[in-house]
Amino acid sequence: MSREIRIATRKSALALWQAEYVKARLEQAHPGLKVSLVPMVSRGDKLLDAPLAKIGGKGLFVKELETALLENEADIAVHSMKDVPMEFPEGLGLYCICEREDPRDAFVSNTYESLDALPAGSVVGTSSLRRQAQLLARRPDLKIQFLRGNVNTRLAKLDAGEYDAIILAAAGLIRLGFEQRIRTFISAEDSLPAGGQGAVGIECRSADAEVHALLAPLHHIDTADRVNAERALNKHLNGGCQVPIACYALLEDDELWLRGLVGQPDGGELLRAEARAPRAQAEALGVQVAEALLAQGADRILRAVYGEEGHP
Ligand SMILES: NCc1[nH]cc(CCC(=O)O)c1CC(=O)O
Repeated sequence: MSREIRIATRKSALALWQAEYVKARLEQAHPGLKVSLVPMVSRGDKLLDAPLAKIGGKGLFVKELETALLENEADIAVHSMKDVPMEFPEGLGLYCICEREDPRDAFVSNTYESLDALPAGSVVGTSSLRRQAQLLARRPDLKIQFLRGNVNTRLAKLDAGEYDAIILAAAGLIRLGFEQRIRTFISAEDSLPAGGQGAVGIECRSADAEVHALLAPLHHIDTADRVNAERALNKHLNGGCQVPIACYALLEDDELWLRGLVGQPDGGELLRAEARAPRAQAEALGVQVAEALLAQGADRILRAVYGEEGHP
C-alpha cells in the first residue's frame, strides 16, 4: 500500500485516544499501511466556559477537522458520533461507524455510591441539558452545576471538591482508563443516552474510493444501524447532544427498538416515545419516534431551550 492515511483529530485526550484506536485498527487491517495523526484545536475546545447550546451548538467540534479534509491536509477525521452534525459539507460524508462502547451515562463521585444515595441538596456537575432534565425529573431536590471541559478536567474539578458527583459518558471514562472511577452505570431507563453516544465515526472525502475501501473492515453494521436510527430522530428534531434530546436504539434479532425523549431542562416535563421496525428501516423509525415526540409537544420545549438566554 503506497498511500498514507492522515487522521485529523482534536487534541483532547479522548479524541487522541479515538484517533490512535482508528490508526491501530487500520494498521491491523492493512499491514504495511502508513497512518499518521494530524492534531488540531476546534472552536468547541477554545470556548470551554459557555453552555454549548448558547455558542452555536452543533458542529462546534468538527468544523476545523472538516476544513482539513476539504483542503487535503488530512484524509479522514475521527469523531465521537454524539458530536457529529447531521449535515456534511459538499464533498464530505460519514463512511464508517466503529463498534459501540458502553453507551450509558456514568455516575462518578468520591463520596456516594449512586444517584439514589445522594442527600437532598447535593451538587451534581453536568452541562448536558439532556442529563440535567432526566436527573431533575427523578431528583428535583438536587442542584445541577455547570461542568464543562474534557474528561480529565471534569474529574479534576470533582476531585477539587466543587461537586458531590458528576455525570459523564461511560465510554469516555472507559477509553481513558478511568473505569474504576465509575460508581454506577446509569441505566437507559434512568438516563436515556444521547444519540450516537459511545460510538466513533469516520468522515472522509466522498470521492476518495481508496479510503472508503480501507475503512470498510472497521465498519460495524449493528452499531451503524442503531446510530442511524438515533441520528434520524435527532435530525428530525433538529437537535444534537447539546439540547435536551435523548435517543437510544437497541437491536433485538433484526428488529430495531428506538426510544426517544425530550425533556424540559428543569425536569418538569419529560416526553417519551418509542417504536420498533426492521433494521433496514432505521431512518424511517427515527422519523416516526421524532414525530411521536412532536405530537406530544416536543417543539414547544425545544423552542424554549433555543430561545432562552443565560442559564441553560
Ligand atoms: N460532548 C463531549 C463528549 N463527546 C463524546 C463523549 C464521550 C464518548 C462518547 O460518547 O463516545 C463526550 C464526553 C461526555 O459526554 O462525557
